[in-house]
Amino acid sequence: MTQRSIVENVTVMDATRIFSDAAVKVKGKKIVAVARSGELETDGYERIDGRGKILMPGLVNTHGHTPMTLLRGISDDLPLDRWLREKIWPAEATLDEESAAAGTALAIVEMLRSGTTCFADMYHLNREGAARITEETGLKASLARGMIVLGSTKTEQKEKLNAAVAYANACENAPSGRLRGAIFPHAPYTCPPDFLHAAKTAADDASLPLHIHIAETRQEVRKHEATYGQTPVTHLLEAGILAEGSLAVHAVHVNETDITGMKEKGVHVSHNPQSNLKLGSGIAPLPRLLNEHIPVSLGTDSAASNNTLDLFDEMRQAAMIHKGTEQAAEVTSAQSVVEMATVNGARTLGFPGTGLIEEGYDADFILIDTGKPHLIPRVNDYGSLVYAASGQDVTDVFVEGRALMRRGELLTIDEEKVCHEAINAQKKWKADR
Ligand SMILES: CSC[C@H]1O[C@@H](n2cnc3c(O)ncnc32)[C@H](O)[C@@H]1O
Ligand SMILES: [Zn+2]
Repeated sequence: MTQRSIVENVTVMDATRIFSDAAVKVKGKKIVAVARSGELETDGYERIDGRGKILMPGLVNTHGHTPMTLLRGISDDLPLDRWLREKIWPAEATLDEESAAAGTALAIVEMLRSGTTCFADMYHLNREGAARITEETGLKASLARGMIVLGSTKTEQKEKLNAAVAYANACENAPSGRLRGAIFPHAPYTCPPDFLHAAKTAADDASLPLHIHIAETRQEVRKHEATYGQTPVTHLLEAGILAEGSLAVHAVHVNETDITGMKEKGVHVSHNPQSNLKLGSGIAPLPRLLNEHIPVSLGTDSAASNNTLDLFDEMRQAAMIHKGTEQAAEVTSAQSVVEMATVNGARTLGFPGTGLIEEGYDADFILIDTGKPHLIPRVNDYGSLVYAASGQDVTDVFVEGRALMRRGELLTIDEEKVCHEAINAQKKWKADR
């Protein structure tokens, strides 16, 4: 049966406007009207009272690794290189499909609870499982089978790339239409140029976007320059590997040439401030990227380097840290950060029909309870949302008109079971290591 609902007496907020005492009418998967409350015909529609709530687009997380939620806390105070080589890679070598699946389920519960309706997920384990659970829980996602080819033979490299393309194609063709696929070579320091070329060619042949971790630390950039005579970003831009629609994840240590090149070539950036801070990697030049109108969105990265998947945390970091580094409070507005966390992310991940609360857009939205002490008084809702709210203030989540969370209760996944299984999977994994 076609879903029909109308949220009334609500404050609608998206990257373009705040509209108080509004009503949003949903028919099937779409928003069919946004108007002043009381102006819309309600016959035959389930009426949802949005009094005291903000209705905004679901948040979009453009970078993460869901299975790593099981590795939360295993390495908290190391820089990226040591974090990966001494702790994470040895730990990942002992993760199996079952524990990865438990991590993915836990990540989905955490993201859903905190208002994320669309996310990117790249990993080498639990790929079919990640696609299945995303379909079942009703979320949207861009999924990728990540590739690290350090030490792999040419034959193994080909196999990894073929598997990544097959997986991304399967996601693109998933029955719900809510999945996208991406080709994700891990980084320039784990994938040599000839492999990156092959990955980009394969991505183009299959009309898939290429995502890559890049320019995350100063050490990465220095080593790349010493080996190839160029920064990783300029090198990959000139080689045609980073191109229109590619996603540069991190882009912390980028110079003016890198930034101009990314702008000219139409490269998108996933800004992951919390992970970059925690790993001591640095701070991406967000104000410069925004000045150049590079499409920037927000990512949490994994729970092993963040340590939460709550995009409200990420919004606050993105809004705050650049004011400090630039000593200029106006460089990041709360409204521009909402734009990054919603419509920019949706477009970057290949979902142009979501991210705004407008007629014709997918009915992907969340409700936020503004009756909490830290959100009173209501003066500037963009500011309240970015500087004061957290994922715990999200009460309801809808994707394509379907309720995935109502009044704080998850409807499409058994939260208690997922948490219990994650605890057990982590214990078993630890005992077996
Ligand atoms: C090939 S699977 C994904 C691979 O990426 C690693 N990873 C997670 N977060 C980061 C990051 O911020 N920079 C670089 N690599 C990262 C993860 O541990 C897996 O090995
Ligand atoms: Zn990452």
